[in-house]
Amino acid sequence: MTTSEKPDLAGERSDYIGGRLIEADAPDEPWSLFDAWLAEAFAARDDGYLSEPTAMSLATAAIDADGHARPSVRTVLLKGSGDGAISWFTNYESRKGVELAANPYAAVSLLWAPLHRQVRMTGKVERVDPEESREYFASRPRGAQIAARSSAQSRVVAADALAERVAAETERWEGRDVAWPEHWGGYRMAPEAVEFWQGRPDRLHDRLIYRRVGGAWSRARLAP
Ligand SMILES: Cc1cc2nc3c(=O)[nH]c(=O)nc-3n(C[C@H](O)[C@H](O)[C@H](O)COP(=O)(O)O)c2cc1C
Ligand SMILES: Cc1ncc(COP(=O)(O)O)c(CN)c1O
Repeated sequence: MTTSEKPDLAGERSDYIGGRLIEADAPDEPWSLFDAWLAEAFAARDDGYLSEPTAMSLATAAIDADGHARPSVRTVLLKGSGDGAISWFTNYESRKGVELAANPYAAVSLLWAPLHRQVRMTGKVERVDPEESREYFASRPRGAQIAARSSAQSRVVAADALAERVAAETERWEGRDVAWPEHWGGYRMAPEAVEFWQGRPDRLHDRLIYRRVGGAWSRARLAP
């Protein structure tokens, strides 16, 4: 179709023909399966048919004055996984930062569309150690460091004002390391539930959910 035609939204669908995800092959805990799926997503990226393997949707929910939880969702990059938790980095004063300060429970979803796979996690979020944030910040490209210092993420901004901030910060740090700003750092979530979804023909997908109770994981199959 050409870009001037309206896409047929209702008629758009793909058939999923991935492998099975069955209990006999699945581990007792979610992390080895998550690592295996991540490795396959990176391999697909290397082979050129999947992009942004670490992109994940992050949902937070603020309770408004009327008592209703109002979810908000955005994409962030998964930056760490290990010791029973995942992590990402952002501006603590952003909308998501403000919402997490008020309500630390969040949900994430990773979609690896070419592999017909999705992983969802829910749980409590906390800030990582400032030292870890400082270290990760130091590893980022200089342009991204300057941007993090210059941008009051999620606030209304004039394009000119942002460009001026970037120019000022660029000049300020010329010839030396860009200092880590304390309002920018990591969050970690030790999920209490992790769901793996493998697309199957006729929408009869495989879904396995792991739930953590204390230190132990239970596993169950969910209807597609
Ligand atoms: C692929 C992709 C990756 C992104 N990664 C991040 C990230 O790691 N950290 C971040 O703060 N924003 C990231 N963003 C921008 C966020 O989606 C969002 O615009 C920003 O964090 C402000 O969100 P908030 O106003 O809800 O706090 C990314 C956007 C995209 C499309
Ligand atoms: C605003 C923002 N912050 C952080 C990130 C994460 O990027 P990096 O890999 O440079 O830490 C992104 C990635 N798109 C972003 O858009």
